Amino acid sequence: MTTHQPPQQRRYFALLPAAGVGARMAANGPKQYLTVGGKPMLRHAVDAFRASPLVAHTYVVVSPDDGVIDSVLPADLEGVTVLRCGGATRMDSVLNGLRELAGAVAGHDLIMVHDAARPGLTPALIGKLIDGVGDDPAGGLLALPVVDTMKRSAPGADGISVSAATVPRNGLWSAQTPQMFSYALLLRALGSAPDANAITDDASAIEMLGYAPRLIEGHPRNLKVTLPADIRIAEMYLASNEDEGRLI
Ligand SMILES: Nc1ccn([C@@H]2O[C@H](COP(=O)(O)OP(=O)(O)OP(=O)(O)O)[C@@H](O)[C@H]2O)c(=O)n1
Ligand SMILES: C[C@](O)(CO)[C@H](O)COP(=O)(O)O
Repeated sequence: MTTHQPPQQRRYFALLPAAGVGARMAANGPKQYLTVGGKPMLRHAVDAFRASPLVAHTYVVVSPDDGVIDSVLPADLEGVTVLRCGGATRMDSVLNGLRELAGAVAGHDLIMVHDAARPGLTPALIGKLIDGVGDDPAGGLLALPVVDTMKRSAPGADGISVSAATVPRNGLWSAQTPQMFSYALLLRALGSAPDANAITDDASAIEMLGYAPRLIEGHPRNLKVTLPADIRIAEMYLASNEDEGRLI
């Protein structure tokens, strides 16, 4: 007699690595706490996940000695938990956060890892990723097809960089976040990654296991705020509510 197991109910969780120092921003503190669009940068992505009916809970990974987070995410903020387990690299922070979730999430639950430095995320983009990945065991990520011509640099005379080659851009995508994978697969991939410094995004660790995550078209508003000039761009998008379905 066959026993029909009910389909495993997948839940969706957000995990935001927010333990960086923002060296390239060169601000007087970690960039995730800079005021962007009227509130601390980190709060925009947290609020996008909290506004999504698809997301069960949001976890934010900060440095153990973070002295700001309590003023940005009050302890009674519904649907959010702060994990003080940030590490030396982004990958370490994500892996430490995943290990803290053992027992709180099931192996088949989906984890959306999202940079706290991407304030332009919206519930619509979260839903687009979830719909686009479906039940593909390889997971997926938001990304944008590259539109500029890509150059491979080489050191030139007097220390300037020169173009050594043009990298064919067809098939090249610029990875965004969230990057979404089952808890079990992501924990295994990051836990077996050879070198935390070689892993700049979660999907690369998944690819090392032989999986091909789906590329779901994101939006320019979902840029990573890395350099000072990025703040104005982010604020322009945060001030508008254009339809993310169209890349305008
Ligand atoms: N040890 C680290 C490094 C980065 N991050 C987080 O990973 C995301 C993407 O990293 P990035 O944009 O590089 O942020 P920083 O590392 O702070 O920036 P920089 O490289 O300029 O120092 C950010 O939300 C950052 O807070 C993290 O949680 N732990
Ligand atoms: C994860 C990421 O945002 C995908 O593009 C990117 O790799 C993060 O790089 P960073 O140097 O940690 O900002």
